[in-house]
Amino acid sequence: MTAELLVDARNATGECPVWQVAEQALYWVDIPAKRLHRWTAAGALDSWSALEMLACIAAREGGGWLAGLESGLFALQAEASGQLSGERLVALDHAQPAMRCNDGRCDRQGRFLVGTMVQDMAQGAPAGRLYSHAAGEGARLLLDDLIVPNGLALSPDGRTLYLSDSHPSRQLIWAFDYDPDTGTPSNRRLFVDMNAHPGRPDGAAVDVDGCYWICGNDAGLIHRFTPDGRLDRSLSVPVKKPAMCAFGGRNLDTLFVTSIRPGGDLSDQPLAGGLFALDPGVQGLPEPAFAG
Ligand SMILES: O=C1O[C@H](CS(=O)(=O)O)[C@@H](O)[C@H](O)[C@H]1O
Repeated sequence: MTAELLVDARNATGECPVWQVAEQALYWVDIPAKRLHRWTAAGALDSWSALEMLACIAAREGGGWLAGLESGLFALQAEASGQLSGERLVALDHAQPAMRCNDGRCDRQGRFLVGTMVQDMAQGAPAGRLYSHAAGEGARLLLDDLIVPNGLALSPDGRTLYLSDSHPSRQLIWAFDYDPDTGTPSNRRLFVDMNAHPGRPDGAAVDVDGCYWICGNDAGLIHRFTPDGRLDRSLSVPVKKPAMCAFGGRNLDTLFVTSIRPGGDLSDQPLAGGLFALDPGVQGLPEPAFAG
């Protein structure tokens, strides 16, 4: 199964692909470049600039985007000028200076779940947190003691929440029972110890069978784990650092993969930072919008 290069985007840190059914378009971000990108199935490419590092996005039911940046959660609009305009809805009270949002997505009720991390990942500071934000409310702290929160995804029934920590000292994926009424995770348990598999756990998506697809960063692989944590299969991309995957396309049966372009010699991975498409052989689920 060959990965198709869709955009030679050369993203420093391409993350958070989100398929928009009405537009038949994929949006994603480049975190340090502070940019939102769009690729349409018709082949058009656009991008917009933000004022802070832009880590994660969710479409809002009312239009525009809910986005996790450095200082908090913002309502953003993509302007014809190429800028993202908007306002901060929630200021995040970070555990220490120089932090930002990382992975984020909505639960099946439309609450936004978002992790935070120190900007300099090499510090390895466990200052990261997981928050939940519902429309009209602030940020509710769900978890702390995270280094690089990632891999957020929900089971098809919305009652199991997945979360990973990508830091080399962790490389773990947890599952939680998740109460859709209250948005509260409980019964934390180890889902997969990625130290036993190639690659560090990065961004993830769940398919119609409830299997969990996660990027194996540094290994050029996207792994599919069954709900009981068994490795079912692995697909490869021609870059070492796939960062996050999302289902999209006309039948939600394409797996889009963003990637990271590290510094240094790239002669063995010239397409690093590109956007890729794979045929996973299974459909995904529609991405919930933010209820607000
Ligand atoms: O900044 C980030 O970095 C890591 C990937 S890497 O260590 O730079 O390869 C990633 O897990 C994280 O989601 C991202 O925001």
